Amino acid sequence: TPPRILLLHSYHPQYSWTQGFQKGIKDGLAGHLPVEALHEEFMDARRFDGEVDEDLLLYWLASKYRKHQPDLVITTDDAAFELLRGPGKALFGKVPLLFMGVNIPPQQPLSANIGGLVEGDAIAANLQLIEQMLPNTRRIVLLSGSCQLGRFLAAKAKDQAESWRRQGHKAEIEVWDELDLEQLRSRLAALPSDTAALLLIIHKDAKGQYFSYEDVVPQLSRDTPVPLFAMWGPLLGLGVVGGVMNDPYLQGLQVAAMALDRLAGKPAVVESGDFYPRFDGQQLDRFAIDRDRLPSGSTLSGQAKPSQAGTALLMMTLLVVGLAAFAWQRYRHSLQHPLEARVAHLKARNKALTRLARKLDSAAHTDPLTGLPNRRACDLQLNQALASRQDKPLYLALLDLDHFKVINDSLGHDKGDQVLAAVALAMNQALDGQGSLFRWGGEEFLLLLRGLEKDKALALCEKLRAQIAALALPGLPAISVSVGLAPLSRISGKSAALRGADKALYQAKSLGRNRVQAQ
Ligand SMILES: Nc1nc2c(ncn2[C@@H]2O[C@H](COP(=O)(O)OP(=O)(O)OP(=O)(O)O)[C@@H](O)[C@H]2O)c(=O)[nH]1
Repeated sequence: TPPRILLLHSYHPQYSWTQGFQKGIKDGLAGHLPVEALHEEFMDARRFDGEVDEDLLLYWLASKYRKHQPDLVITTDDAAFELLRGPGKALFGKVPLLFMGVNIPPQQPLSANIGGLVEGDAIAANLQLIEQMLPNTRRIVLLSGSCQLGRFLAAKAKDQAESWRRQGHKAEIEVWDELDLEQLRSRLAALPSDTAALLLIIHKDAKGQYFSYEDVVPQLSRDTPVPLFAMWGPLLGLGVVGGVMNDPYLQGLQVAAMALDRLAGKPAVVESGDFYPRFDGQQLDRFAIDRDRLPSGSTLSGQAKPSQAGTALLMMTLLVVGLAAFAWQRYRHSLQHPLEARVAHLKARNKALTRLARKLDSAAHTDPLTGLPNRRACDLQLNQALASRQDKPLYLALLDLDHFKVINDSLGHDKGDQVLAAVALAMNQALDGQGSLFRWGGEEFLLLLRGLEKDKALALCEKLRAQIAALALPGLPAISVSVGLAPLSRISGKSAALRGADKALYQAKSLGRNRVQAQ
């Protein structure tokens, strides 16, 4: 059965931020795991901040997952991670845990089964950006709400403001974190135009009203004469000018790649999410912000709307221009907005494909029944051994199970398969790394020995033979192997060595089997 992943979201499924995570994770896992391998649960912690009894929440999770433990748990945003790291620690025990969307950095040390992506924030980077883009700005207002993360970011912003002041920057910094929505709206609307605003997080105001960015940010932007900057990618297109922003979709892709690594047994790692400069062209035009001032590597979405006009002719022109602008916008959008998403997507895909290629390569060179390298791998290694400049002796041995057909015929093919797998394991163990064993085909194995003189090579073959003869497989008859050993000469090559080993094997069979013969 494929591994199962539980995705525990802090927020709710209608939230575009959460949707970005979901899509990134699902796209990143696509092709690696069936869609049903993913279980999703939503805590809705932002709307019901502090109102939901954690014990009941854990009880509900336990009732579903205690018996059906997932193979990996991913938490999105802070609340879910805190729940599973704290009061819900015992719920998933040693199941690997990956966090993402965590702004409040987890306290060290993390236990060995925890890894993830620290999202962090870009307050300092955005203050610098505003200063660079709008050098005449006298005041920067940082807007924060009163949810847990809002309070955390407001405290951080106040620290930043303090060091900003000490560094002697021209613009003053103010943090507005105790306003209700109506106050926020009217105070933003009354700001003088030499001001800029940076949205930290506002989901809950001082009156405890919950609201979504989709509803509120367009209104705030429309009513204020100052440019709004932000650092959360999904706010782009809602009326913010832009900013040094992150992207939940890209984070989802990154975490999906981490999840596949964890499921493949790689150790947990902690990475940081990226923030990129991204802007809305329409908002840049609205505030007449010079595009030359954008930092290098900025991406742009949205374009200016054509202006109004009264005459029918102008309306027609506008319509045409509007349609052209729309097409152009779609075209630019398709080129620019998703560009960084595409790049990261391709990077994640590339990583996944490399992993897949490695798996396919390994599958192409492995015999599925015994787990030994197969004939293809054997050919490669024989060629490599012959090509190596070292002057060490090379030997190859063919090992063929005796009367194997009898086992198949009397006990069935399945038992025959079990014997083959058990014999391969026993021989490989007896070999203890002193040679390379391959499944050559059917009930025949090939052993490549490098750097052993003939007497040592013979002794090793004898050891394998004795090991097989002594093998007591429950419910299966005694088994033996005949071995033909021959030198692998760099002059006469592979085919001559194989002919020699085959001849010696034939002799071993005709002398009564269960013996080693050398050429
Ligand atoms: N179960 C099983 N049988 C296999 C597999 N590959 C080959 N065989 C069987 O191995 C048997 C080989 O039989 P023979 O070549 O007659 O040799 P033998 O019975 O081992 O006799 P000697 O080599 O003369 O000792 C055949 O019955 C094949 O069907 C496999 O992957 N699984």
